Amino acid sequence: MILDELVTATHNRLERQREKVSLPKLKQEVAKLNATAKLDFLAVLQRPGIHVIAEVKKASPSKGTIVTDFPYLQVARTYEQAGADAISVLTEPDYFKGKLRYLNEISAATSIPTLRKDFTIDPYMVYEAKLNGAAIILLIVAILTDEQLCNLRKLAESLGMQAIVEAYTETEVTRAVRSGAKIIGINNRNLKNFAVDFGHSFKMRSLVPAKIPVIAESGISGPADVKRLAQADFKGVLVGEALMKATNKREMIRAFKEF
Ligand SMILES: O=C(O)c1ccccc1NCC(=O)[C@H](O)[C@H](O)COP(=O)(O)O
Repeated sequence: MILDELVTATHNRLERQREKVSLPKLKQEVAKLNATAKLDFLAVLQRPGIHVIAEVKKASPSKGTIVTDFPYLQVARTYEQAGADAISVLTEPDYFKGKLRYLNEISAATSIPTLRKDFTIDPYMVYEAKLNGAAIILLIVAILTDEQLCNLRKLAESLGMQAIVEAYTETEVTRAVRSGAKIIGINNRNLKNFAVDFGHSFKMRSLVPAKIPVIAESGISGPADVKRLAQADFKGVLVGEALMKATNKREMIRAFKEF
């Protein structure tokens, strides 16, 4: 099953990385960071309207290579100029052809919050996210225990970042709420079989109390989808493939933001 494979690959990569840079050493590097102004994505989500997290993604397990030409910095700058509220950067290398370096460079080249989009399973990865400029991390309920969910989110917050806690099933949404998540993402993609159902997030929305902002993720293909989500009280959308393939990314983001 792909999710298990992704998590195993992440564990293996993490072990190799720890041998190169120990956790204490990584923490020291993070402690040396200049205290720059915090990019507060939660505050952004509390403004009126629907907010766009535009994703920089070269490939995915379900789609294979999405784009062959991948000028990631130019894409990120275009997203920011077009009015995106945050940029999601895939850093998983084996299945998404992502790199931490992309996150690092994009965070330095733009001034909106960046999300480390990865399969975060360990505090080490939260420190890496911080060191490479992320303002947000993703925590996937399906691959974490309740204790990990809570501890990793609190660690991110203690480092001045925020966590989007991603859920798919009813049980996962309930666990996300119970864990104290301040931002919840409802995925339209079933990570067990890749099936995407745009209607899925609407069915799950009411499980989240109104005070917690909810982001709809995956399978969002155009402004009409975003309008429906805004009307259903979603505060944000995470859009990857549609934007990566769009010939006019600027126009697509502008159209998303009209609602
Ligand atoms: O996209 C996949 O194939 C995939 C497989 C297994 C785990 C995660 C996967 N995708 C990550 C995402 O959820 C998307 O990058 C993100 O939500 C944007 O989705 P889309 O707009 O459909 O590209």
